[in-house]
Amino acid sequence: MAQYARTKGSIALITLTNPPVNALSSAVRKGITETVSRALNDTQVKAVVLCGENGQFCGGADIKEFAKPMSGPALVPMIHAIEAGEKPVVAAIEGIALGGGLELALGCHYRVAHAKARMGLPEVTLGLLPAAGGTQRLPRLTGIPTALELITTGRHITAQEALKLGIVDKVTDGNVVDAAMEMALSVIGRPLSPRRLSTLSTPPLANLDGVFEAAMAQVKRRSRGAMAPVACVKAVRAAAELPYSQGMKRELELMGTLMSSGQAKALQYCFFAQRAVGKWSLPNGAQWNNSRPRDIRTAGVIGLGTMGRGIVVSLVKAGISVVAVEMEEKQLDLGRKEVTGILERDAKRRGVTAPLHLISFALSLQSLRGVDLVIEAVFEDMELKKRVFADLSRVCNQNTMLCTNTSGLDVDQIASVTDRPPLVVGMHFFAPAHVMKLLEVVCGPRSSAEAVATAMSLGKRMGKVSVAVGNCPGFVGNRMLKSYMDESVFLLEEGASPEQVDQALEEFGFALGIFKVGDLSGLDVGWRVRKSSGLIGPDVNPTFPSRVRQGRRYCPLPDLLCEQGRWGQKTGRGWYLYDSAGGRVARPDPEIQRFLQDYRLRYGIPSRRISEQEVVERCVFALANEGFQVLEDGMAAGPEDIDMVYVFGYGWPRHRGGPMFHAAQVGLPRVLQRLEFYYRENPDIPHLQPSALLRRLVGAGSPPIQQWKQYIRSTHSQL
Ligand SMILES: CC(C)(COP(=O)(O)OP(=O)(O)OC[C@H]1O[C@@H](n2cnc3c(N)ncnc32)[C@H](O)[C@@H]1OP(=O)(O)O)[C@@H](O)C(=O)NCCC(=O)NCCSC(=O)C[C@@H](O)CCCCCCCCCCCCC(=O)O
Repeated sequence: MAQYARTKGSIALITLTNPPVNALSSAVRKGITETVSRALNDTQVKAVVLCGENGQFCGGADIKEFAKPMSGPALVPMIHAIEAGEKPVVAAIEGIALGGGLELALGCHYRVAHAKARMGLPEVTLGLLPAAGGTQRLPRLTGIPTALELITTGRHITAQEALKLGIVDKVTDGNVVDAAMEMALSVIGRPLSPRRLSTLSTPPLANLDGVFEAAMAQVKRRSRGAMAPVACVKAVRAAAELPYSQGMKRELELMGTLMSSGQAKALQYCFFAQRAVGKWSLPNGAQWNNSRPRDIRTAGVIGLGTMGRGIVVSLVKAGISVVAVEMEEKQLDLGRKEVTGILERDAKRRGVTAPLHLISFALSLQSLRGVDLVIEAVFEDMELKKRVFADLSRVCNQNTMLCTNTSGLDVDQIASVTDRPPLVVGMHFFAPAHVMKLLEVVCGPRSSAEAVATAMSLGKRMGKVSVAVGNCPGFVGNRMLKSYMDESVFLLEEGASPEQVDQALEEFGFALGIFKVGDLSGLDVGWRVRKSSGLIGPDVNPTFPSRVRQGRRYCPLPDLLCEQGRWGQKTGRGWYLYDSAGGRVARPDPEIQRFLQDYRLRYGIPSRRISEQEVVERCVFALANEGFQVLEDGMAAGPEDIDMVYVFGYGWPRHRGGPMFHAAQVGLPRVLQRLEFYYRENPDIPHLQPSALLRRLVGAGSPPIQQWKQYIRSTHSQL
C-alpha cells in the first residue's frame, strides 16, 4: 500500500498504491508509517519524496472506512512524524491532493505540484472538517481569510492558485516526481524548522473578531442548517487563538461531533449515491459498462424558449457544435441574443473566449439533417411534440438520435410517430438548464441500450448528474413533486399561509419554499398542465369549483389565483407580492390572507393552527411515500436514484441525503405511523396512504437503505 525505493543514492521514494485515488485506508496509513520510519532510520537516506501511483497523489481518507470502527495507525501522528523528522520530505503532487491527501502534503516540508493538479480540503462537503491538522496548518501557511474560504467551501484549487497562495513551492509541466527529487536534493542540509507549519504562528490579522463573525454569518446564511461549515469556522478560529496542540484538540473535538452526526452520514451517502447513479442498467441486461455510447459531435436543439436556450449553452460548453432552430424569426433573434449573452458573460468570468463559433441558428428543421442528435424543447404539448418528431423522422439522417426534453409526457407515444423508436429517449433538463445539474434520462420501453448510454454519457459531458428513470407521467421528479405540491395547498385550505409553509420547508433546509418556487417558475405552467390533463374543464363551476376531481381531493386555489392574473414573479403577484413584474423579492401579501379566509368561509373549511412539524411531515413524508411507489413500479433503479434527482434537481438539502435517505434516517416505522395518522385524518388524499413497499420494509425490520432493492416486488422494472 506504500512502496519504498531508494533512488539517486540518497533519496527515499515512497509511493502510495491504492487505486483509483490512493485513499488513505488503514493499510495505506500502515504503509506510510512503516516506510517513513524506514527512511528516517536509513543513514544513507538524506531526503524523502512522497508521491502517488497512477498519476494521483491522494484523494484523502478512505470514506468507506468512516462507517467502520477505526483500525490501523491514525493519520494525525503519522503526519506529525513526517513533519517532525530530521530529513526533508517533499510531496510530489500529481492529479489530486484532497482532504487528508492535502493534509499529508502540508505535513511535508516542501510541495511540488504538476500544473494540472487540483488541491483542496473538501471535507465540509462530506459533513466533516479537515481533522488531520488541516484546520491548524493551512491558516498558518496561507493566513486566516484564505484558509477560512477554502475550508468552509471545500473548493478545489488549481496548481497555479496553490502556488499564488503559497500552498505549493513549485509548479512543473514536466515529471513531478523528478522535479520533487530535484528539490529534495537542493534542500538537503537546510534548516527544517521554518518548514514545519505546526510550529509557526498564524499571520497577524487586524480585526480578528470581525473576520470570524463575518465568516460565521456567511456560512450560516449559505448552509441552510448544515453543521459542518459552522464547525469549520470554529476550528480555524482555534488556529488563530490557541497554540497548535490545543488547536488540534479543538479540531478533534469538533470532528468527533460531526463524525457521529446524521448530517455526515447523509452527505457521505450522497457522495456514493452520486457515483452509483451513473452505473445504470436495464432489465435486458444492458448496463453502463457493456453499452457503448455514440460519439456526439453535432447536435440540434428545437425551441429557443428558456429551456432550449439553457440546453444550447450546456451543449456548446461541452464542445459540441449546435444548430439551434426556432420557427419564428422574432423568437429566433431573441434566443440568439440570450444564448450569446449567457456564453459571453460566462467566458468573461472565466477569462476565455466565448465559443460562439460552435452555434448556428436556423428557421427550419431541414438544417438538422446531418446532426448526430436532436433535443426537442418545444412547448409541453403532446400533439405539438408528435408533429415535431414526425417531421424530424422525415428530415434527419436515419441514424440521428432523437431526444425530447419533456418534463413528464409519454416518451413512448412520442417515439411511436418516428421511424426509429429505439433511437428515441427523454432528456429531461431542469431550468435553468445551463445551471441545474440534474438530467433525467427517460428510458422508453423501446429505447435501445445505445441510446440510453449516449444520453447518459452526453449528460456527463455537460457536467450533469444523469439519472436513468422510467417512462411514467412526470417520470421520477415531477411525479413525486405532485404529492408534495398537493399537500402544500391542502395545508393552505386548512389554515396555513404560504409564508408559514415556506418558512417551515426552508428551515428544514430546502433552498426555497414550495410557494416561492411556484412564483419563480410561473404558476401558469401548472395551470396549463392541469387544463390539458382534464382536471380543469368546461364542466367545472367557475364560481364554486369542486374540491373533488377524478375521484380524489383537489384544491382549486392555484387555479383561482391564476384566473386573477397572479402568475408569480412574471406578473409581479403570485402567492407573494413583488415590487414589479419580474421582481425577485417576495413579500407576504395581505390580499392573499383575505383571499384564503374568504375561500375557507365559502367552502365551510374550519381554519386551524398548523404546526411546523405537520407542514414538514405532510409535505416530506408524502414525497417519500410516492418515492416508495416509484420504486415499487420499477421507475427508478433504487433509492439512490430518487435521492439524487431531488438533491440535484429540486433543491433538497444535501445534508439530509434525499427524501428516501431522510425517511430511513427518521425511521421507517415512524414514517409509516405518521402517514397512517395523516391518511386517517384525510382519507380523500390517496398519496397519504402508506405504500406497500414501505409497509414491507417496516415488516422486515427496516433494513438499511442499501438493501431496499431486495424488497421491491416490481415485476415490470423499467430500469
Ligand atoms: C478524487 C476525485 C476528485 C476523483 O474524481 P473522479 O471523477 O475522477 O472519479 P470518481 O469520483 O468517480 O472516483 C473514483 C472512485 O474512487 C472512489 N473514491 C474517490 N475518493 C475516495 C475516497 N476519499 N475514499 C474512498 N473512495 C473514494 C469513488 O467512490 C469511486 O469509486 P467507484 O467504486 O464508484 O469507482 C473524487 O472522487 C473526489 O472528490 N473524492 C473525494 C475526495 C474527498 O472528499 N476527500 C476527503 C476525504 S475525508 C478526509 O480526508 C478526512 C481527513 O481530513 C482526515 C480525517 C482524520 C480522521 C480523524 C478521525 C477522528 C475521529 C474523531 C473521533 C473523535 C472521538 C472523540 O472525540 O473522542
